[in-house]
Parts: sequence; structure tokens; C-alpha cells
Amino acid sequence: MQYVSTRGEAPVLGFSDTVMAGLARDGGLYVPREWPHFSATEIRAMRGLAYPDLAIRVLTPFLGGEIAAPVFERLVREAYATFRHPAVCPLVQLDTGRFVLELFHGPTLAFKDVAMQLLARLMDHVLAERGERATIVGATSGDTGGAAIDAFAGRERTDIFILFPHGKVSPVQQRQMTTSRAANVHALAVEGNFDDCQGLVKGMFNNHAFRDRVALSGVNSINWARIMAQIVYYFSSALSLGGPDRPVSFTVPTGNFGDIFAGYAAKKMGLPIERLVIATNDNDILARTLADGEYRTRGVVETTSPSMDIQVSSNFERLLFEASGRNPAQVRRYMDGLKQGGAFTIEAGELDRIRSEFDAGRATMDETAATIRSTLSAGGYLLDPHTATAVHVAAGQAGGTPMVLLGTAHPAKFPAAVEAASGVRPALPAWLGGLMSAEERFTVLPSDLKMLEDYVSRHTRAAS
Ligand SMILES: Cc1ncc(COP(=O)(O)O)c(C=O)c1O
Ligand SMILES: N[C@@H](CCOP(=O)(O)O)C(=O)O
Repeated sequence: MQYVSTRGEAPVLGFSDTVMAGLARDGGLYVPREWPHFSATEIRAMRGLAYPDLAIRVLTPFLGGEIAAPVFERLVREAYATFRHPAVCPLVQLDTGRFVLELFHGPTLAFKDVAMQLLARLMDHVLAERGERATIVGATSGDTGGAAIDAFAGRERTDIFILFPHGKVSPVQQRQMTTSRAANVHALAVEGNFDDCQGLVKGMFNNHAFRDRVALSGVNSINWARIMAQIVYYFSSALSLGGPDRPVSFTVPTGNFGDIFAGYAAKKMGLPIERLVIATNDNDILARTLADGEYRTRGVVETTSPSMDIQVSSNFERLLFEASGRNPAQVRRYMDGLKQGGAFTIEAGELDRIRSEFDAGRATMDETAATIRSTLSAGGYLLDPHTATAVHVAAGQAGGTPMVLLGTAHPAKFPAAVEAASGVRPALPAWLGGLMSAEERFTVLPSDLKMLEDYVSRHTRAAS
């Protein structure tokens, strides 16, 4: 399996190099040169597999033979042994035809753990084989950071630097990043919003001299392995609901477009998915884009679903690449428009192609709170605010096909918003009991690329 950049001007890479590269050197994102495909018979044969076995089956075609089967199997099993539910990602019925796919049973209570626990092990393996070290930088609006720090803490071959927007993440999210005692962990509070943090990370990748000097690698969903690992739970949930003999739809709380792009990938691999529904909060750039074809950034609005407070939705570039018939020149045109004028207009045929697979809707903060309240009173299920956006948006979808709502975070990560909406204050699981009293350690930095690069250079052990 080979991987190509959405912008077509970076080297074509194999799996291990793609995992270590993060962002392509031309600023694009890596995607598989072609989609692996499973027949209905092959998918049917996946029924009843335990989650790690399913992950091995679904993901092996992406490895291109670069990681020996017994090694990959061990990494997958170790990754999912960190989850506290035997099904790893259980499916819970909300009511007739609606199901929540609970993705928050990992160490940091958000769906990011599903991919991050595997990615850290994959990177460690590749670095050990090569006898190398790497510097990892990541941007977070709250959940990626904690998941990455948990997965990489104490790993000898990596130093990890996580940029989070100062004062804009929930207290639980902040402490998951700032209470690590591991020497290789650096939590950096940036004076800006998530888009600033993500822009700084991309800026570091696009400074090739810096990138090479510190052996830079990334763990955001710009890294293909993040998307890859998230494909598995689309298969597990569809199989539980009768797939491949019964199509299902998914509604996905969306920010950086990574999670829902994994659903698109599952569909390309042969899984019968009817609709992929994008749910946004007030930061509704994707809902607006699907409505009128114009991708136009506005200022980020702070909401009660802070992890989705994003305007520049990185993985949308992967969808544009697909919708354009894999035309990197077209993607470059769009990305130039975004850089120069903060906007671009999607060509009509491409927009039709996107609309043939995706719907989109928005939940305001009031609608999100009302959904938390009504879902609790209807059946006793307590939603987190991100999952609630999906439940609200899915309510506007035509019925008939089972709807899987991606439960992307545990409500206890956002106790204030959940309590304000429902009157119920969700408690952290007992095994996270010490989190809120542990000592914090983080550095506040301005949103300045040069200062960030200096900080990383001075603190990484991977600099040459
Ligand atoms: C809880 C939660 N829900 C939804 C999202 C959106 O996911 P994506 O960025 O993959 O679209 C995020 C962050 O990305 C998140 O942390
Ligand atoms: N919501 C995310 C934002 C970063 O997304 P990623 O999936 O690209 O890592 C977060 O919680 O940090």
C-alpha cells in the first residue's frame, strides 16, 4: 500500500513513513493510493469478532506488509486492553432505530483514545526498528491532547508537545494534559484558539529545516493512522446492526472532519453506509459549506462543546481530494484560496458528489442543552454536549435506516455544561478520582511560531 499527498507534490510513501510523516511535505494530507475493498462475504465473515480481532482484519490491508502480522496483532491487543469496556466501543440503543456508539471507554474518556493508543504503539515500533527518536507536536481543542499525552507518556523514543488554547478547554480536559509527571510530556497553553494552535503546528511542519532538525512527527488527524484506526468502529457498529445485509447511517459530531472521514473510508472499503451526517455546533463552517458550496472561515465562537470549536477543518481537504476525482491541482487551488482570502467555492459537480454521501446540520447551544435534557428525561441516558449535537442534528434526518450516533466523549469531561442543561452533575469514574487534585505543570506561550519552535528545539531530545 502506498500513500499519496492530497496536494500531489510530496513523495509517495509506504505505511511506516506515512505514520511518521504526519503532514506531507507539500502541506497536504496523506491518503491511500487506492481504497482496500472487502466483499459482502468478507464483511459477513467479520460478524462476532472481538474488537481487536476486527481491527486486525480491517486494518491489515493498510500496512502494505511493512509490519509483521504477529507484531501488529500484539500492538492492537495492547492498545485495546487499555479500554475499560469488554466490547471496547459498545453500541447502546437509545430508542427505536437510534443507537449511541460509545467511544469513550478509553483512558481519557473520549474517542481519541481509540486511535491514539494504537498510533503511539505503531510509532514506538517504527522508531525502535530504525533506532531513531522523534519530536511529536499536536494541537488540541481539548481531547486529542489528553489522549496523546496518555498514550505517549514515558515513551523513551518520543518527546511530545501539546498546544492547547489557554482558558478554552474544560477543567477535566486541561488536567488530563497538565498533570502528567512524565519527563517527555510538555503541555503548552497558547494564547489563542484551536485554529491558532493548529496553524502553529502546520507552520512547524512547513518549516522543513526545523522539521528535519527535530525529527518532527504529528498525532493530529492529519496523520493517516489516526483516521485508519477510527474506521474500525464503523465496521463494528454496522456489523452489530445487521451489516453488510442492512445499511446503516451515522451522525458524527464534527470539528476537524477526521472522525466522519473515517466513516467515508469505511464506505469506500465496502461497508454499506447510507448517509454520513455532519453535526456541527455554532462553528458551522461545514454545514454552511454543504448548504451553499462556499467554504468560508469566520471567527471561532466559544460553545459548550469546546472540542468542536474549530473553523479550519483539516480533513475536509481529504474529502475535496476525493470529490475532485483525486485531482491535486484542484486541491491546491482550493487551499490557495483559503490561505489568501479565507474562502473557496467548491465546483458544482464536486459539491453534488459530496452531497450524494453527506448531509449536515447545526445545533446551537440552546438546542444542545435541550437535547441533553430531553434525552435524559425520555430514557435516562446522559449525553455529553458533543454527542448531543449529533442527537439534535439526526432528529432532522429521514427515518427508515438505523442511525448510529457517535458518542465521542463521556459527559463527566464537561460536568458544568451537562449540569446546567440537565441538573445532573456527572462524576468522573473512580479510577480518575485523583485528577482534579493533582498538581498541574504547563507553560503559557504566545501564538508565535518562532517562539514555539525555539521552545520545542530547547526541550526535545530528538534535535540533531
Ligand atoms: C468530543 C469530541 N467530539 C467531536 C470532535 C470532532 O471530531 P473531528 O475533529 O474528528 O471531526 C472532537 C474533536 O475533534 C471531540 O473531541
Ligand atoms: N477536537 C480535537 C481537535 C483536534 O482534532 P484532531 O482529531 O485532528 O486531533 C481535540 O479535541 O483536540
